[in-house]
Amino acid sequence: MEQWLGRFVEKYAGDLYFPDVQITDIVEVMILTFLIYQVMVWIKNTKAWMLMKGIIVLAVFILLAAIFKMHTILYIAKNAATVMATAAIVVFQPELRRALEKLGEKKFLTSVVPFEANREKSRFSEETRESIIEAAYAMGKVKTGALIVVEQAIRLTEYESTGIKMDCLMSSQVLINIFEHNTPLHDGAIIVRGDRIVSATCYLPLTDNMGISKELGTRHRAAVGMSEVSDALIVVVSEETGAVSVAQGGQIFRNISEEELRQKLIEIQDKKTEYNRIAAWWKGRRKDERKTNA
Ligand SMILES: Nc1ncnc2c1ncn2[C@@H]1O[C@H](COP(=O)(O)OP(=O)(O)OP(=O)(O)O)[C@@H](O)[C@H]1O
Repeated sequence: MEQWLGRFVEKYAGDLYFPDVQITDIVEVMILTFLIYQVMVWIKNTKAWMLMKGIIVLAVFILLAAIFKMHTILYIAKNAATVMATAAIVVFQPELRRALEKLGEKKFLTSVVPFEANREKSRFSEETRESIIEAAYAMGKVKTGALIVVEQAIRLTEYESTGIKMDCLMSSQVLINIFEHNTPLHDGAIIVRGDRIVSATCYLPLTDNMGISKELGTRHRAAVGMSEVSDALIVVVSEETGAVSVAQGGQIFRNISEEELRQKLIEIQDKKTEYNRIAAWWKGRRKDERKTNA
């Protein structure tokens, strides 16, 4: 039996090539798996999915042309490839930019970049959080429409400049006043940076996501659109139903309760607290270093 097994292994496994696997190879495979997974998720969550489908159809078409030796089609496909790659970069520029921005958002980068320490100020307080909640539900009760963009790590300067600049400390009364019907500032969105309202009547990009309920109009589409191009959290109050919804990461969470909204806001506050912790840790480390060097 042993002999037979030995001959069997020799016969079938003798020609097999077993590479010498190092620890770096395993790490490399893990990194590649992670990157490919991230790219696939990105493709699925953006317009790139439509492009991917188009590429698959084109690839099948070209494959058929190759099988049936249709030389003219193959010639055109070969020459158009570079142009199409350039066109794809131009068409998907916002998505690509967003993907790169997302990379920059990762905590492992911010943790080693201490020069962003002044961003500490942009973290909002509990009072701001409660003011947003209080105002949102108060406006919902009387069916006053509102669109509140809470900025996070990505600066929304380009959207801020579409509105009227403000520098106003946040309070529920101010919010209610801004969105009051027939007042000069009620139209469009406000942008909240830290504990201040920095701009009102801002114009936000509309999403072209076909999956969003047809019941939702432009206010909600603007909220989703904004959440697709930034990491902001957007609170929407419907003028029609009074319902409070939140858009984040291209998704909309409709008709949420006061507690759910609080949780969402706490989540982004926590991110900030985490950043502060990292910054404090970094500062402490540098102080220690200076002490030991002295
Ligand atoms: N691109 C945009 N950026 C910012 N605000 C917008 C944008 N588009 C629409 N709005 C705001 O939404 C209002 C129109 O809301 P509309 O009724 O179309 O949306 P809706 O999603 O059905 O909301 P509602 O439930 O409040 O009616 C506008 O008056 C404006 O204040």
